[in-house]
Amino acid sequence: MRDAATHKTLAFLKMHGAGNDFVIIDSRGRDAVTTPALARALGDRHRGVGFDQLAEIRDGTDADIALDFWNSDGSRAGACGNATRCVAELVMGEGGDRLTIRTARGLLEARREDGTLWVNMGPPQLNWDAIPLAREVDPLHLPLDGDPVGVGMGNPHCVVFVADAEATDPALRGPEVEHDPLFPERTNVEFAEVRGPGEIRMRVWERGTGITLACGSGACATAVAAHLRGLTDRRVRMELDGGWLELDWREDGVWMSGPTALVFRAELDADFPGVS
Ligand SMILES: N[C@@H](CCC[C@H](N)C(=O)O)C(=O)O
Repeated sequence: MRDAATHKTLAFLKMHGAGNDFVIIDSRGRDAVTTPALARALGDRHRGVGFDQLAEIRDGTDADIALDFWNSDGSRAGACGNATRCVAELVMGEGGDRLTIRTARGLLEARREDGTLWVNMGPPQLNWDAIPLAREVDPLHLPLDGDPVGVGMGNPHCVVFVADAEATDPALRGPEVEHDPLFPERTNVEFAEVRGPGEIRMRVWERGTGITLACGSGACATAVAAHLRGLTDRRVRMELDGGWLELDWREDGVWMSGPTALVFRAELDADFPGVS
């Protein structure tokens, strides 16, 4: 028989935002628990729970909360737009119409406007060394096949414009671009078809995870790249494999809104690798 006092389980939630799915661990009021080994074990869709990213909520010293992001290969992500929207929905459900969030990318803000939750993902990083790129080249015209655009959103993105996103398989070119030496920290890769000045269809290959149904920071980067190329307005609707996001590049950063869902709450057993 197990001793309930020493058999410590780990509570978590499963959420998704437009099909981009997350395990969320709430570590407010205690030390962080996530390690690369726990992220890899939990991220295994057969032996663990499975997720595109793991988000751990921590106490914010200069913000309402702090957030850390992990990919399913155990690597860290500096930004995760859809997980930020999910966590904001969750925490703002405890009360309040505004939330400040400290992330590796900087101080972010979530706000409810006319009932819709928007998150400011911050200003895009447009200098080659901030993205980061390995050498000084024009981020608006990267020296790669397809003349893509490099944009940083706290994590690196390479936006490739294509004629037909439906006919583009991100797994064919994504891994090669993710590991191109031009990106010293690897990169996320977006394949974007501009349908008009206010609408984009985008598919994504995520660094450290692979194909996902949506990528919020990738959607921000794509909206910025399309506007800088003169293809779209500052505000666009974007269709991803898992749903629609709305992006609005304002003075103070790229704001994003879209669907979120709480799937379940559960506990990991103490015997799960990395729990105790
Ligand atoms: N799905 C996320 C982005 C995840 C981070 C990415 N894989 C990275 O390593 O930068 C989003 O919604 O932004």
